[in-house]
Amino acid sequence: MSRVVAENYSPSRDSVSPPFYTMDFNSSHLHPSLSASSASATSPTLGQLLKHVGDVRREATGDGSETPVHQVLELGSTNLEVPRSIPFVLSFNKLTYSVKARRKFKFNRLGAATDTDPVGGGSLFTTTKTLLNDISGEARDGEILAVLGASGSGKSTLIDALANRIAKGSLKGTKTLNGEVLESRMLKVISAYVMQDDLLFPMLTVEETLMFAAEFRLPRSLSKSKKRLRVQALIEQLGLKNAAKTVIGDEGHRGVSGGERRRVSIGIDIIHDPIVLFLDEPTSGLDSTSAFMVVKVLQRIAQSGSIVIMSVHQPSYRILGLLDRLIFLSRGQTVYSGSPMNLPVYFSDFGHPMPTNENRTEFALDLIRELEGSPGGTRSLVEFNKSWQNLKHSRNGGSEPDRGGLSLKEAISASISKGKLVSGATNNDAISPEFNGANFCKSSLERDGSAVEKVLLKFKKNAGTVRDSIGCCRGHWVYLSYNVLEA
Ligand SMILES: Nc1ncnc2c1ncn2[C@@H]1O[C@H](COP(=O)(O)OP(=O)(O)OP(=O)(O)O)[C@@H](O)[C@H]1O
Repeated sequence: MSRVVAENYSPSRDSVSPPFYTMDFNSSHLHPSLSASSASATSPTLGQLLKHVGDVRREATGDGSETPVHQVLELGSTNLEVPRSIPFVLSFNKLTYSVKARRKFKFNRLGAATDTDPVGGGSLFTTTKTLLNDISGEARDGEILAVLGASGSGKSTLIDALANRIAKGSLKGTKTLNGEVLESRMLKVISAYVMQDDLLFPMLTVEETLMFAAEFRLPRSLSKSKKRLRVQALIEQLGLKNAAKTVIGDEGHRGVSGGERRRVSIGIDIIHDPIVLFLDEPTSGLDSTSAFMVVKVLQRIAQSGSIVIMSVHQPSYRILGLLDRLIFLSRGQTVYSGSPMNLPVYFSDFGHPMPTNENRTEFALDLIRELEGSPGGTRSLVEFNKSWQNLKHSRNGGSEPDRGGLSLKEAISASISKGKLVSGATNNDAISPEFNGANFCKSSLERDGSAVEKVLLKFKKNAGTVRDSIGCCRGHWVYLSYNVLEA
């Protein structure tokens, strides 16, 4: 994943609505004992961490009261007949995202400057770089949509664009959920974003880590026993039963495997059972078996009624079998959009039949790379994809799922009644009455993120006597560490 900051590029793509995981609490903010290399030495226990959750919330409000754990969004009518399954379709249409970048000049032998990008817009010294160009598609609940492409093709940018992590105004195009424009506030409430790497406390077990996430992120009104139930259900869903009592570990202490660790990170983010889940390269750095198990978990999450959208570099044959829809990108443009099954016929119609037994994604990526290096680039494939999409659309007539006449808010309410966004349990007992129907809980993420920030500042002021540290884990997740080193 590459990140180049252009002149009109905000410090983070999330400048619109900075979730706290983007607060870069680099190691200088953290007590040395919490840095990746030495965290295990003084990693706090679960008991210590939980004890201080309440303290931080109280500290953050400044008036001694506890910070509310969740926000409530009014959804209107509560008297809903809950359908057996509520379909969700996230559609995006003509997403286009450009940034200004410095114009590069080359000097010839005579010392005259030539522009290396004469076609780009912009001024004398800047050029406009289009990172996403006219990207359309859709993702449905129960399915995994995977974004593929070579390094730098725009996969992360597309995931960011869909997850509202791009500065407002610079992204053109539309995003709808069940045909209704998707407000960023709504998306924030119903979705989760899993980053590539997470910082976890090495001395906590898998179960303790998830329990702390439940304590921190689920509504306070949900009893401990229900939170425990949610954690157990999650452990099952993540395929972590055998590792539940194993510590996370680090370089110095053996702990869970890389794949298990990745699943724990996902678990932290989905503790509230989001309707839409975004993941940026969840399989990167994993061996093929671990990568397969991670995607298998994602399939289970999708099948529990979520939309899963992920980027992936080069999925194995087995992983490909778990993906429902693919978007191949080349330099920010779509070169294929459809099911993995249609890849052979697509490329055959394009005049490049796939040899049997060839890995489909490898073949596609190789051909795309070859075209990128050719004089016309991938233009012919981009155009071919457009006509292929039109043909597909005219044949299928753009089939819409039956939403039982529910508006988006009603569909979300109905989902919550079935356990989404609160406890994740499908059993209604697990939902506290205040969350039934009309309201839904927003994760305490941002609120607690800023709470942690405030407390951190306060602690910094008192650094002379006490060195307290707060560790912020990337990926929707906060741990508090309370280490009194020099009393
Ligand atoms: N703010 C920016 N200004 C200029 N160029 C940018 C900016 N952000 C990203 N890019 C460029 O956009 C392209 C797409 O980046 P992106 O991170 O989406 O690629 P990717 O497909 O996810 O790559 P990888 O697989 O390596 O993670 C890259 O060429 C990158 O250098």
